[in-house]
Amino acid sequence: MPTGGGTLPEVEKRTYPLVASEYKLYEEVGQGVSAIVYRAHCVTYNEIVAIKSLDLEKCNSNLDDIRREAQTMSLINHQNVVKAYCSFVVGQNLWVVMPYMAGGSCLHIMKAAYPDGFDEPVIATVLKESLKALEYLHRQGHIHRDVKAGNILVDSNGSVKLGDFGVSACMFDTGDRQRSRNTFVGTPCWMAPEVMEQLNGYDFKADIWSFGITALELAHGHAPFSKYPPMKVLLMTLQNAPPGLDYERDKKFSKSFKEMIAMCLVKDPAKRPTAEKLLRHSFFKQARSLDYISRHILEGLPPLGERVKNLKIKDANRLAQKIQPYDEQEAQSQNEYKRGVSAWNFNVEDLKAQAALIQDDEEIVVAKVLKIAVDKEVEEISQAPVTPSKEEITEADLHCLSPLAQPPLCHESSSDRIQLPVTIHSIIAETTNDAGERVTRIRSGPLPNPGQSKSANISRTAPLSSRKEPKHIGRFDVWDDHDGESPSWHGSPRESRKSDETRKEREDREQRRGDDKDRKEERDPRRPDERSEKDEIRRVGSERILSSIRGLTTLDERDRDSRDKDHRQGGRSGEDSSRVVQRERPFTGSGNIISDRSNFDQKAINGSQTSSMSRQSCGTKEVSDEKVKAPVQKGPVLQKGRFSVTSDDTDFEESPHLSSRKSSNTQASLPKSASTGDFMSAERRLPHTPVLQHSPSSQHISSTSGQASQQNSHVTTPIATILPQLQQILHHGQKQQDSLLHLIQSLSPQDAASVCSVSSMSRFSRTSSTNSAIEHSMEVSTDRERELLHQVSELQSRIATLVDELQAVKLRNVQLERQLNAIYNKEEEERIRKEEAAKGDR
Ligand SMILES: Nc1ncnc2c1ncn2[C@@H]1O[C@H](COP(=O)(O)OP(=O)(O)OP(=O)(O)O)[C@@H](O)[C@H]1O
Repeated sequence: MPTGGGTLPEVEKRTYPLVASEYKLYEEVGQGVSAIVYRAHCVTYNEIVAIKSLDLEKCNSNLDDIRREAQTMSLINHQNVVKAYCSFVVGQNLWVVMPYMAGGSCLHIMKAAYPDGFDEPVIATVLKESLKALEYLHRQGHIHRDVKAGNILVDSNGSVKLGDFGVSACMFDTGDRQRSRNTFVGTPCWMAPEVMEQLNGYDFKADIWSFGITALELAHGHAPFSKYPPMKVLLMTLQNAPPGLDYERDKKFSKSFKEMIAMCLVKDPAKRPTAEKLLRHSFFKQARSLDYISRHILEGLPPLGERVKNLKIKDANRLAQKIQPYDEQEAQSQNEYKRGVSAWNFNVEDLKAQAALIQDDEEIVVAKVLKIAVDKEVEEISQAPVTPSKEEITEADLHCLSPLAQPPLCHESSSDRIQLPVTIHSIIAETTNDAGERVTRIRSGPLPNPGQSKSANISRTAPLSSRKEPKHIGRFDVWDDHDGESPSWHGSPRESRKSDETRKEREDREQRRGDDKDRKEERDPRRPDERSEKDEIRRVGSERILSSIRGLTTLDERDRDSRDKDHRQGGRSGEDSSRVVQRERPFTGSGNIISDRSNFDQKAINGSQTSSMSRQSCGTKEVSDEKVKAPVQKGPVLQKGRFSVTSDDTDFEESPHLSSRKSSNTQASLPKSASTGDFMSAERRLPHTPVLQHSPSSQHISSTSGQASQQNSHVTTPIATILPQLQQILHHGQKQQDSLLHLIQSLSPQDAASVCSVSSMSRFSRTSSTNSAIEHSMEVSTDRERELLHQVSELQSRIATLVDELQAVKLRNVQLERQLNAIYNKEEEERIRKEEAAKGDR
């Protein structure tokens, strides 16, 4: 029967066949991002081998690069490195033939039988063997770049080899791997900070960091931060102190183990030891024989293929569970990790895409991780006395409020407000600020290439106020606005110079709504835009700040003023219109605005009457037009990710009327745009949104939109077409309200109360006869709610107790297991000692 690996010297001399027909593929024994590993039979030599099949279509590298890497891999000759026997292309796959490591990876072994990690002697043995491999590779000038338990393979005889050297790492490179050390390769949890930063490239010390993380992984059964999605891992690695063995929790581990890990996990690569030096650390003195490994961790394990299959089934079950989207994301990340599919294609575009997909909650966590005192900032800003000179909120201030903006940058100088817009799309960078402190921040712009990295550094440490270039933020291009060229969107003094007519209209509208609170705000001495933004910030909290600040880069204030004037005059010259277009900046958001504007202006030229209201509705119309026509894109294309600037938003922010309406109308109805997380004025969508007929607040909306639509009709829609629609909406809403009230009255008081609280019945305008019934129901609802809340908190505390109990039992089990192992180890040592003594006697 063929055995895995064979005797090394013999095998090394062999030339393995380069045709698929000479191999018989058996079961899958591992899976990577773009590779599947199979157990296989090499017919020629009647030997069991492993074949790693790489899907070339999923890879970035060209075939030559891959071939070169495979060749390098085949030249490697060390007992602790898995070498490639040969490689060849089969269809769209590259097959790499390697020795079969029957024990599988340490990760697989842990997942199957040691979920809480290995004992120290096992760890010392495995790590020592792996470190020998690293020492060899580094001596040969190679950086492994993906050291982790999933890549430490164990053979049935207990031999340990570092696998996955070369090919898979190069798969995610675009270029020569040895030279381009600025690529983002590896697996986030194991990735050294300098690899994440991509500032000055990295060297073999990156492997030492990963080695330290692997040590923790083997000790705990998982790597630090392994339950978090990649983006969070990056931020945590850069921002947090390096992980290590906990003094309390990891009591069972020796001091020398803790020390060894601490030596590896130093953020400054220069301070990490070389592999050679590390090998001399006292921790490795406890390393045992290979036989010890096979007896201790492989005995009793099912065959590798079976284990892999079981893990897959477990994963499938886990994923089949219904989980909240955020949990799902975490669970998936966890599962991928557990399954051993732990490499991430970490090219920059992917990172950006991941960032774009990051959930709201995730942002909050990320913000917390970064220790950004957003709330404090919000409080400070909202409480600060507002004087035009200092507290005026600038665009840059709001960027600083972004959950991902870094306080050190925001506060670098109180007088010189930092105007470095940052969004989550940016890449993280840790750098040195002017004060010489290391700060982690989100870097805007593409990763520097090696030649650029220095200058990039310089520009980062240069006074921020001197920066004027547009920031390429992920797929965004945002301009720093230092010279006041673009409007200070929030509360420029000019902003308050609105036409009396406009103000009057707005106040009238507010009065009609009877919203005392908002009316008070309207008379607030603060500028309306500034106020509305601040209120918005207070209201939605820090996680909404980013979305609130979208579309900040807008038109020159003078343009706005002159446009207002032009609109009031009923049109503008074509020259003006073109001037606006010329002012367009490579910030697609504003580009959209401008194209909207120019369209709008064009309409105005065409003789449409303009009023402030018609301007709004026209803006709305343009928004939808823009969606169909596709805006004129002069700058780079803007990805409509989570923080994208849509014409909806920009228009919304641009219009002073809409801004004020935003503050006054938030309670009424601000449906959330599904795609962007924006709050959009329902009124603006009315003519295009029949869905409002089903909105509980339709009545309110229709009453306000009625006015709007009447004025809209001057520009776009004839009133005759809107009125029946509005009537229909009113009628429909009334019918819905009646039937709901009818239903509530037929329910028991308690149920009615819950229905009321759930369906926000208070939003409906009510007749006086139904008011009292509902008010009564609302009172009951409070009691019921209280009772339910009480029950919920009781349940929560019971769950917490159960979890604690479970933890205690688990801990006890682990302790027992340890005790058993200790006894076993002792016996083993005794036996070895006796054997050695017997040998000595002889
Ligand atoms: N020679 C081998 N013998 C047995 N199992 C192997 C062998 N090589 C790889 N495996 C298993 O297959 C898994 C995936 O292989 P490998 O790591 O090389 O793929 P990859 O696509 O590079 O994945 P990653 O980048 O996540 O490490 C490994 O974790 C290991 O469990």
